[in-house]
Amino acid sequence: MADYNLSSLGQDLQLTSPTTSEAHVLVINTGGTIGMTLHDNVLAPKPNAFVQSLRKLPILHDESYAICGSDNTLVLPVATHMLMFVSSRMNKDNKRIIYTVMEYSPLLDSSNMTTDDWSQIGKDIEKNYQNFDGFVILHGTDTMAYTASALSFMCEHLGKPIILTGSQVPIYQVRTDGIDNLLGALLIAGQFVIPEVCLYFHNKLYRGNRVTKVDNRSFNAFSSPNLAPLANAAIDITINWDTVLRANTTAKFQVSTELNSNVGLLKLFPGITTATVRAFLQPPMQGVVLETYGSGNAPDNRPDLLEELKKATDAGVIIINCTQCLRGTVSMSYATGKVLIDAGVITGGDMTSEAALSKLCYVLAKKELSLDTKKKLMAQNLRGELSLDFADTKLCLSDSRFIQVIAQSLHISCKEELAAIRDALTPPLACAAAKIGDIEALEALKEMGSNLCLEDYDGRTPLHVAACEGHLNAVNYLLSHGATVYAKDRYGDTPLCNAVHYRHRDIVELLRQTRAHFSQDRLEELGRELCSLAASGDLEGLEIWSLAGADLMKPGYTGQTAIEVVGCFSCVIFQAHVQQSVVYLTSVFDVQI
Ligand SMILES: NC(=O)C[C@H](N)C(=O)O
Repeated sequence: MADYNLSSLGQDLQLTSPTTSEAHVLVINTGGTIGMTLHDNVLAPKPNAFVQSLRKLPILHDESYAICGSDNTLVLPVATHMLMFVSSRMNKDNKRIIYTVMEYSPLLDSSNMTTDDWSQIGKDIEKNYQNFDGFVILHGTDTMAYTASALSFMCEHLGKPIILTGSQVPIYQVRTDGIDNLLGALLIAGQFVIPEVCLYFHNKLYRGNRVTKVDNRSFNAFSSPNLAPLANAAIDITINWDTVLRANTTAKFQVSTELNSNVGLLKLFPGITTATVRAFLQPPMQGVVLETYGSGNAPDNRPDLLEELKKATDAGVIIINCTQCLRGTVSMSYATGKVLIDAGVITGGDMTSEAALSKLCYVLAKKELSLDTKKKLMAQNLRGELSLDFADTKLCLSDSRFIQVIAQSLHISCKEELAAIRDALTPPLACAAAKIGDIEALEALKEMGSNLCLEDYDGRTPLHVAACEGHLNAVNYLLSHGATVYAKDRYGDTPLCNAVHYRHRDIVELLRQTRAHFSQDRLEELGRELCSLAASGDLEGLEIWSLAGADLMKPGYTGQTAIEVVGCFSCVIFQAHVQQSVVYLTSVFDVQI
């Protein structure tokens, strides 16, 4: 992909009336049917046409709200999502979604995609990560499952939603599925902190590395055979939070854009010749997904064929065993499966071939890792692409004594009601534990299967509370157990805003490590705050705001920056504390006031 055109990034939007809550979503249009038009009776992408069409669709753009946003920036009408988010949890009903479309040139039918295109998308997400709350990737359906899988591995320590979508019928046509798919993807990307690479299609949000395209005539084109959807969009959008992956590290988000293309996909069929297998496994081949029969079986009466596989694995080729079946897992229950283990083939469990192949591209590109470590990674669950042993994954809800006692007193026993009680009780209990920094209590809630990201009635999460109270250990614990640094309460405040407000320097540092940042809609306010700190000579305040990533050159509402404010004050009322600010700012920016 040569380049893209995006005129709006970096430009400030001029909006008629500022709302307290806005979400910014970057839409990367790579091509696909959604934006195609008919030429000579066949569908092909048409450059620079998509945004113009969106502008004419009132359901996808509120012209009256944006006075002079740039050409590529559109606003979703609020009424649309108010209707759709009647009673779902963890939503922000009044959030206005502002989305900016970055169009690639050339636009591609996804059959033309290569690993270079995956890298390009990854680079663009990384470059724009800080400026947006979520990302929507418009993509052709044919290879969407591959790109979704690849991005899931490439995006390391992801904290924001990345949602791929597209359509079966172009958005310009009357009976299109493009509007619903784009709208659903935008609403979810803008309103829910689902830190995963997902695929949204036909009212369902799937984990990206679990899907496969199963139908080229239906609007219901994708299936996630081994994992239930992460969300269903009906009258309400219901998020299956128990399935959504949660962050478990304080490491920074980064995209690994190096990919190894010496990989292949080999499907067994009765009578496949040894010569075919041998030819396929020749250098430069480094990684192969072997699509086997049933629960991972291959002929065990073909020593010639097995010998070729063994020779390749001995020579360092990583071969992963994935089943040809749509649903189910590779299990070594047959002699015909065990022979593959003896040949050095690694079990791919219930991974889709798309996930296994793109995982090979990602893992094989890690030059710093030994072959042994690469093999281990291939067998491990990295991004939820592989089911763990169900026996020891999650504690059953009914195992919790606490929930049992409450359930008994309320005379309820069904699983859904138990889950509802747990979700209703978690936020106040977890926030109370976070307030006093009680990690044991947080741990107990976690073991109960509680989601420590759930918000209370004010949209406040345990991480907000721990950040306010200055409990560094609790913040650390929460970040390692699924809390998101991007949660916004009803006032639009993130845990970072809270830590800055209460001047907890160590917590600001920790949150910044995970790439927490001030959100785009608070930048103006930030300039004002910095000016007022500068005017009052509040050195500690300026330092902590700057530590949190505030740009001290950002102007306040008068148009002056903190530095200029200090300049004025130092002439008129020369005070010792103002002078302190002068010294601080001049040392930070090396400017003369
Ligand atoms: N529905 C689609 O988007 C199919 C198209 N050929 C593509 O993958 O780009």
